[in-house]
Amino acid sequence: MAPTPAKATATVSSSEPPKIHASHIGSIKAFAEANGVGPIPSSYHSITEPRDDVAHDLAASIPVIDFSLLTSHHDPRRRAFAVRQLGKACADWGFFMITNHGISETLMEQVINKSHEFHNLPIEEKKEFADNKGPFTPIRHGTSFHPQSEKVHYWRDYLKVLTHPQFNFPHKPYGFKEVAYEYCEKIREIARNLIEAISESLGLEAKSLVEYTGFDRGLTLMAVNLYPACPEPELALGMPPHSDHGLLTVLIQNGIGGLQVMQGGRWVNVDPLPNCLVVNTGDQLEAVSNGRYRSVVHRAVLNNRDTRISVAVANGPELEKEIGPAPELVEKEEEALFKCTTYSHYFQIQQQSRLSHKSALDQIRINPQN
Ligand SMILES: O=C(O)CCC(=O)C(=O)O
Ligand SMILES: [Fe+2]
Repeated sequence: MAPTPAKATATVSSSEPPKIHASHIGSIKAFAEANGVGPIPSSYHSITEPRDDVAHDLAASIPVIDFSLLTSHHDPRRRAFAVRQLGKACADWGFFMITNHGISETLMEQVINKSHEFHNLPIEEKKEFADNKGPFTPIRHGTSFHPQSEKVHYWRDYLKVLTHPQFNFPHKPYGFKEVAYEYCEKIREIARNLIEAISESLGLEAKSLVEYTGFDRGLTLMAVNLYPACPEPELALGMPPHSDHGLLTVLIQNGIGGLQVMQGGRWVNVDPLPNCLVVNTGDQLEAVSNGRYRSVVHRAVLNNRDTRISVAVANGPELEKEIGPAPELVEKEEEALFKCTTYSHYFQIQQQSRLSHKSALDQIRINPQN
């Protein structure tokens, strides 16, 4: 939808800032540039309680996995150690950083720089990608999360691209497509190795989860997020607390913090190690592991100085496959905690609902009390 000037649609009351629907704003980047340090619209007030519950003491305990150990098949003892460490990270946090992953610093920088260039294109040039035809549209540009179903909006613009099993990508800015292709291929390979190791950590064959989820034909969604500096960061969020839909999401950012993960009911700031990849477990991993590896709830907070960019590559199962808890895990006496559903169905639910904690996963729980 073409953005209309914000002023024309604002409802102004004397006591509170205007309430403006995100679909009228069209791009929060453009809005923030025009709005300057003025109060933000009340429709972006998503924080209702003071932001005082950050567990600073836990930040240094975020697990770090040396990826080179996971691929050191010539040294089974060291690899087995890394597999156990990875299983523990999935069980205790659902979140970890990986070092020695083999992706060059240059490629990571190019991805971030081109992402910034994309968002810096004039609004007119991004119109062709406007997100108004549903979640299976290969290339979507929009703002907030899903303005049509939200009560409050989020201070974020996004580009979402389906990069696997078919590779799609915008043809601009120049060179972005090539960089994104190389990056997404490498991320898929890393995610595949992680899923093999995760499979082993659950006591299954290495190939078991890759085969069961049809990972080699799986869906990959690259989300290129831009969070402009926000004059009232204590009132708004870039993304609400949520879990991701796929198996594993791999994230990089432009050196500006903002990601928080939930651990033991408290928020933990993520301050990634230099050049590492940040990984979080998604809902499909919770379902296939029958609840052993829970998807992690996370959110993006804002600041009033810098534009933040993050690139999250979500790696999921094959779209048309019926998936639920892995059969080897539930064939003994263990009770299945999740219904089987196609990932296609699940992805649709998650992308079109109001994003909130684990609301999509809750829809496929067999016993919602769990
Ligand atoms: O920007 C971030 O750090 C979080 C992004 C995110 O959660 C997502 O794209 O699903
Ligand atoms: Fe996320």
